[in-house]
Amino acid sequence: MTDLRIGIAGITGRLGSLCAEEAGTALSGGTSRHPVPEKNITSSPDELAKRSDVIIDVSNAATIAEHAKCFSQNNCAWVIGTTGLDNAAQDAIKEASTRIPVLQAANFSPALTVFLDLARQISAALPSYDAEIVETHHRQKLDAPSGTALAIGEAVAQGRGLSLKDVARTDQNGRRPDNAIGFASLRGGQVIGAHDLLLLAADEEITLSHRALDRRVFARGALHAARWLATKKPGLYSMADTLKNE
Ligand SMILES: NC(=O)C1=CN([C@@H]2O[C@H](COP(=O)(O)OP(=O)(O)OC[C@H]3O[C@@H](n4cnc5c(N)ncnc54)[C@H](OP(=O)(O)O)[C@@H]3O)[C@@H](O)[C@H]2O)C=CC1
Ligand SMILES: O=C(O)C1=N[C@H](C(=O)O)C[C@H](O)C1
Repeated sequence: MTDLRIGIAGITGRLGSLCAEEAGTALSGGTSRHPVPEKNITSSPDELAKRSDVIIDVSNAATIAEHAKCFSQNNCAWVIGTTGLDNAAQDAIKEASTRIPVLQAANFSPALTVFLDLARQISAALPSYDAEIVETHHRQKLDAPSGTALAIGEAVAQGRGLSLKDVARTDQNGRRPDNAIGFASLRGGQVIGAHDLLLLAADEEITLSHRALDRRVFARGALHAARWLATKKPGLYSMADTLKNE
């Protein structure tokens, strides 16, 4: 599709501004609480949806319910990178995906997408090893654990046939339950995104590590996702779906 119109919700943000640059001439504008009409930046998601085929959403968890309603009504595909979502936001996304194509990814990096698959496999193969997930991000980050850390936790739980909500451990007080999946979050400086999955036994340890070195890796991934999603039927898709040979 050559004339695809791509909007960015959260266009003034750290990631949103890079997505806008990567979109180039396909950019149809964006949303901000501080509109700039001459740059097609509006405070109305409805207005953005009316001039977009697909919207990359890297704004704030508080906007999800309104975006779900608005993008569904305008038949606009929705790529969601925003993290820190509660159950109500997740339900709104699920409902929207019955009407429009939706791709949700806590991390747009191709290598991290592969990491999730490896995490599932390695955790299934070593079910008795203690799984601990450590993430580090810049001092401005609002949510913890990061969306990516939670996605890694989901992959570990899936590999082990467990439900993450039953075994997630964010408070290290007390004896560690055998099947716990632990999370530790560090915040400081301008770390773009660091994630480690440690599998620990008494006699050996193995670690999967990912470091984002440039925030543009997320912006490029988001643009790849948007172009891929624009031709899809309604449904809920992941970054892994975009890497499959079709
Ligand atoms: N999936 C992925 O690969 C990645 C996802 N992310 C996620 O993307 C989101 C944005 O990250 P980042 O760009 O670093 O964040 P920023 O805070 O830099 O940008 C978010 C933008 O959202 C806008 N916004 C709209 N509504 C609100 C609100 N109610 N409260 C605060 N801001 C609001 C703000 O713009 P304005 O003030 O102009 O309204 C702000 O600039 C986060 O959830 C983050 O975790 C980040 C990196 C990678
Ligand atoms: O807020 C960020 O910066 C990031 N957020 C995502 C997350 O919560 O996992 C992805 C990336 O790690 C950067």
